[in-house]
Amino acid sequence: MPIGLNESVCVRSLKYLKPYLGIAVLIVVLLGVQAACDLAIPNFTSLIVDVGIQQSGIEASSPQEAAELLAEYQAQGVDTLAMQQGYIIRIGLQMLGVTLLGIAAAVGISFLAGRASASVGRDLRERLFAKVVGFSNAEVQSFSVASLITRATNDIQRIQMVSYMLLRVVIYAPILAVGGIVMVLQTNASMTWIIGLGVLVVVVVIGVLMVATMPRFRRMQKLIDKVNLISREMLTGIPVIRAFNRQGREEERFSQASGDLRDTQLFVNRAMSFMRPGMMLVMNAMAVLIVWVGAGAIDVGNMQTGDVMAFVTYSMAIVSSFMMLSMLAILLPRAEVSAKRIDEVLEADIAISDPGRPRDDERSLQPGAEIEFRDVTFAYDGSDEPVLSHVSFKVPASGYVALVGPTGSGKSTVFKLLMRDCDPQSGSILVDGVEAQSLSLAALRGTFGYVPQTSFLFSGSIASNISYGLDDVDEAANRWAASIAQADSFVQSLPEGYDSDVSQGGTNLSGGQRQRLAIARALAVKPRCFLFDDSMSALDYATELELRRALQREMGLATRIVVSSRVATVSDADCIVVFDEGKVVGLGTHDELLASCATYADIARSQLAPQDEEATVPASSSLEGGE
Ligand SMILES: Nc1ncnc2c1ncn2[C@@H]1O[C@H](COP(=O)(O)OP(=O)(O)OP(=O)(O)O)[C@@H](O)[C@H]1O
Repeated sequence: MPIGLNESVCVRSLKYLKPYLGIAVLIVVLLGVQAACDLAIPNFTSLIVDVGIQQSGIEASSPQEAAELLAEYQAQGVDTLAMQQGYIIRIGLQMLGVTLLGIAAAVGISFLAGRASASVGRDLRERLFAKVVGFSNAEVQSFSVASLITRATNDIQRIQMVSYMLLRVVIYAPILAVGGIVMVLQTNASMTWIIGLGVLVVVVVIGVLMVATMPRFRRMQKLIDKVNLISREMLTGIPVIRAFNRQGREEERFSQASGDLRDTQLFVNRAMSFMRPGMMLVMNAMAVLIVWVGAGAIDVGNMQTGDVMAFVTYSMAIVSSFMMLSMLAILLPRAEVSAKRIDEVLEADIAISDPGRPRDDERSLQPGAEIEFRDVTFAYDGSDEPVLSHVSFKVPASGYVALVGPTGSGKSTVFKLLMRDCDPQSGSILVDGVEAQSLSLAALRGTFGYVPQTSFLFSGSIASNISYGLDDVDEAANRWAASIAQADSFVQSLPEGYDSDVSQGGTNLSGGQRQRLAIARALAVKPRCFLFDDSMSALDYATELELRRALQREMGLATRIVVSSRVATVSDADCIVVFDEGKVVGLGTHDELLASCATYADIARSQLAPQDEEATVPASSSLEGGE
């Protein structure tokens, strides 16, 4: 269902409502019933007053004729009081029946409209979420996480409300207005100018309010984004804020944003608070005017009391229908802002997507994946400077390659390119002999067991986190993965073992525990290639050594690409690729690089105490702590 960004919110909302056409048709039918009932009520009132009370329940073409008939009935000894009561009760019961029918229709409309609009909200949230999950980092950053959250909540809520209003008001108000006008013309055409005047005043009042508040509405959404952004940052950064004693400054920053939002909301709400009393004033003034003019007409015998009463009610119905439409006119531009914000996300181009015809079958599927970077150059969006320049290296199937280099030299970016979080500007990346961009995203990403630099866990249990990449929680697989990742013993020591709770982000676990679980999660999917991004930094040397041995023993055939800042961790790699400022400046084994690559030798020297240096730098085995 493609929706153009320049379409009006009404058209968009109707498109969103398309899957609920059946419900919408039913609502239209019920609205017709409700309007007919609402329009019939004043007629009953008029009959009760004019015929039931004034003409003693005698249906005649004029009060004079009724008076004559009454005199005749009385002369014949007919019980006219019982006749009058009978008439009033009959009309009263009809009125009650019509009222109950109207109420039933109104309840049905509320129920159905609520259901359809809530479904529209759910559909939009699902589409938005599905879209955002496919976003690369650059796309998320272009919107900002806070704004994406506001769009998925506040903005969708507003569209939901407009869909509800569209279903209820847009159809009901015109039916009520047209029906009201027809009925009024039947009653007395000479007072219709009062209705015209009332409608004019309503439209002017609402127009003025709209002009005054509309620019603020647009600003309000942006301010909500800002408040969300600051709240998110503050809540995630609480430990740092406290550590640097910056509570005061952060509170000030927050209250500034929050104050701006309050001022805007206050202005809008104050302006809007005039709406209801203003409308009541117009309606009541109209009623007084009708009664005043109507009294004159009754006096000269042009109208009956019940007619005036019906006229008042029909006039109210007509004016309220215009009021409803005008209120919608105020709401629509607000919703327009929200609809545009939602569509910006839904219509955003996704840079990384599946190829038209994936070449998954052409891969040479060995137990370990073969990876190759061929002359790859890459710069992040909005930056002219490439982060990686002409990078070439090859990791044979089941090979073990380490990426080493100073901080910011582009090592993690290699992983982002491999998993197609972004694509290079030039050069090619081959996985099992096939261009990564020619593989389906599922096949490509399914090749890897990725352990990020910062271990992120999901809320749930330890078991659900370890088996995150699997369709089902498998206890045996969990224990197997956890024991290789050196996590089994600490998990077993917890009172609830593998069922222990993990809070959002894994904040109730230590950094080292989180890291081990993240490694276990990657192991559980039994990947053909591991990508470790400095992911053993929180482990002590002995544990790390145990982990590497277990990994070799259990998953020896899987390819390993390891980013590490510790030379000791990678000195046994088949090949070490040394990065510096995005370029490959060295390629070889630990010993070869110590002799040939100044950058690598510098890093190695900086990590070893002087007394160790002589003894250990030349010999890779001693760097591993005796492996
Ligand atoms: N999403 C991003 N947008 C823009 N620039 C980025 C982004 N991510 C990383 N960079 C930049 O790319 C460069 C390389 O970053 P990368 O994370 O690949 O380095 P690294 O070698 O892994 O560093 P470290 O060892 O500190 O993790 C850095 O200068 C960084 O500022």
